[in-house]
Amino acid sequence: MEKLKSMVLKTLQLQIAETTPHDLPSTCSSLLHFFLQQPMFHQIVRDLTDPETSLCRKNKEAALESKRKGNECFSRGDYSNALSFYSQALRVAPTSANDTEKNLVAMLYVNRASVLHRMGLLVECVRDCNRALVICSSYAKAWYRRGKANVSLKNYEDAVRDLHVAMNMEPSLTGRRQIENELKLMSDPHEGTSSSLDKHNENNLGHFQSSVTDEPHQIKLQCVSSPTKGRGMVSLTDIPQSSLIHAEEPYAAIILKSCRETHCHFCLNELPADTVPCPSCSIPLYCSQQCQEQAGGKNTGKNSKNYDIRETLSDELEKYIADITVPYVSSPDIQHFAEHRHECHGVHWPLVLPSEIVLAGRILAKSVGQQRHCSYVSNIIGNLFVILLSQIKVNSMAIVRMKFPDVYCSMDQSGKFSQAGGALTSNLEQVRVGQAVYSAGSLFNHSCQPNIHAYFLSRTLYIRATEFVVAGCPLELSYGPQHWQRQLFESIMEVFVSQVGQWDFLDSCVAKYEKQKINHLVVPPICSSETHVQVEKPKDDDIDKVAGLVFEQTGCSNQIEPGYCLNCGTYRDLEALHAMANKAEICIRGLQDAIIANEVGPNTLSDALVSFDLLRSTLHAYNKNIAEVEDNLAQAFCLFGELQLAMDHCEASIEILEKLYGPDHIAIGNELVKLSSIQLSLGDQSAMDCLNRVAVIFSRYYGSHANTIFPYLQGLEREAHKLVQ
Ligand SMILES: C[S@@+](CC[C@H](N)C(=O)[O-])C[C@H]1O[C@@H](n2cnc3c(N)ncnc32)[C@H](O)[C@@H]1O
Repeated sequence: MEKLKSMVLKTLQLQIAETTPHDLPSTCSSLLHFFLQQPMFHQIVRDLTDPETSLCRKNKEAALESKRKGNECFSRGDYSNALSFYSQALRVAPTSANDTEKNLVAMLYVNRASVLHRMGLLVECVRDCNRALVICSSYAKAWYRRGKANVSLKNYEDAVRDLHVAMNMEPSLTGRRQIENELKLMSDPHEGTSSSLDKHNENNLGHFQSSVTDEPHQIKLQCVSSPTKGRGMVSLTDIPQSSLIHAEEPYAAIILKSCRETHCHFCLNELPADTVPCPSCSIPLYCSQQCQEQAGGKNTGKNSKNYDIRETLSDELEKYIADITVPYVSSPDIQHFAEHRHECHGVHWPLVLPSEIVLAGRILAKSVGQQRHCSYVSNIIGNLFVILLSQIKVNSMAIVRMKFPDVYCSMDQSGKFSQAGGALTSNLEQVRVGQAVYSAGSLFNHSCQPNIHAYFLSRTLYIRATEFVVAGCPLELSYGPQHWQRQLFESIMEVFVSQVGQWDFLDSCVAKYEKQKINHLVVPPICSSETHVQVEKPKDDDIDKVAGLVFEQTGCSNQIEPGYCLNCGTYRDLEALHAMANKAEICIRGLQDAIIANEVGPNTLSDALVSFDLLRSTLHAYNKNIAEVEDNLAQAFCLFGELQLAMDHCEASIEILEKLYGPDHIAIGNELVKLSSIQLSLGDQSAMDCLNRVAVIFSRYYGSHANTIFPYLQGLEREAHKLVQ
């Protein structure tokens, strides 16, 4: 890459350095034109797209080695490691490879199904059996394992059918005897024979979640332009509070590096135990076949009636087999994005290129695909080089998930809360999982007083009004935690994707946004906390205005030197105070790190308490930092089992947030979840009132999606009801 960079002519380098969004297309073309004349450029593109030399190709030997290790773990009862070895083997096994005359991938699915069965993950086990049977419909072991899992699931009708088919296809006498015994055990009349599990049961996962019905209200949005913010969205009608005003799939999306092993590479939900790999390369993992197909394009999997039966089966059983072994076909209304397909033709791009470049590649691939160009891989990679070398970045939005960390509280499979860290407390945390480009969603501007709220289900962006919005009023969100990346080179959107135009980066927004981030650090002109005046740093005209107001109210003279208290005239050394606040904040950061690592020692906590006192004497009483430290202390005291103290700090944090944002802000909702769980642990019945408040706030911000996003709230409510009864 460096060699390639050094070849670029000085004049061209200068031109690139001085490029503006306006002349970007011509600069890009000149750079591409230059590269196309360089044999080295063609060689690099060839290397990168050659499946034989690629880093992410399938590897039968590696798959066999992982399978062997998986078998070893399985035989000594180490199921969790067996699961990861089989999953790893599945990731690298070529789809056509055989092992002892059986398809390797099918064998691995059956082995993994056995592990999942032992681990009590029955639905996952059935799904893996199905996957094996789609590849090899006469695989007796897969039918047998499916039957056993269906027995455990009390799906007796299916279990009997599975075992009959297994019996019919099992070549060995001992195997048949074993199945016969199993069938005999089953011959007792069973109550409530449940109907079949959905054949693939794929739809229970992944992207399906995003289709939860909550139709956008009959709202007509319009894109308008303003001189200060550029394009923005307004509604042509009045919007009631909590209405869903927008739902959109990303134009392109990419998983964050940190989530590659834990989240589905397509829908970005957490991965189940039975991960589905890409059939062509060894990198992505999906939560279901539906997601795998959507990311990679249609599966070419085919299956014919190739099973070897010993006796004729009834028509009913024949149909049963056919239903289960037919390759997964997604419903026609499911869109195939094929956003990964172009990447696994050679080196898996996310392994070698920065995320924003891979995202740019996905935009390119989609846009080229929409123009029906067939052989586009090297075109794209060529263009990507241009993007990379020109340091172009893609304007995108961070996809976040609400996480409920196990350290504080975890729900077991029966939906009951189990205690962790000595206390039953819960803590909501927003975690970034992906980066995506939304064509229409990107037209909503930022405001420090937002009237809409954005969130995600899978990879779908939802936007909801958080208050009644009058027709014609701008619809604006807080860029907050999922703010738009700022150092973006917007024109890429215009060059390659026609429907997304150019974004203007107006300094006023940036300044506002930066200001919002500054934590109202107080330059304390008054030393008593009741009369503190809150001003922003850096000093600007606002300080004069605020000071003017205070002088007016207190009747003070405004002939006062900096650093003197407006109330009593005491001098305070602002620089020393700053230094002290910084030192205290460093110590508090130590506590925050210890909380994340779940390793809060008594010294860390007592040091943090001393620093907290210092901070309180320096910062304004309603400073956001103080609220955050109160929250940290609540968490730390929870870990120590000091629940009463934890509750006091949690309430103090809420009190500050209420002053800053008002009583119904989402930040308060999140904090109330924590407070309610501490109250529950203390057997305090006010948990119910707290949860009622949470319900009101969450339905305002998430509408009917609140339960999907926060499933554990129902568990908390159940516990609270028990207390009240
Ligand atoms: C996601 S885009 C929003 C749509 C954009 N206004 C446009 O014309 O395409 C983000 C960009 O919009 C502008 N913007 C958003 N909110 C703003 C605000 N409150 N003040 C000024 N500019 C803003 C900034 O240029 C920002 O980089």
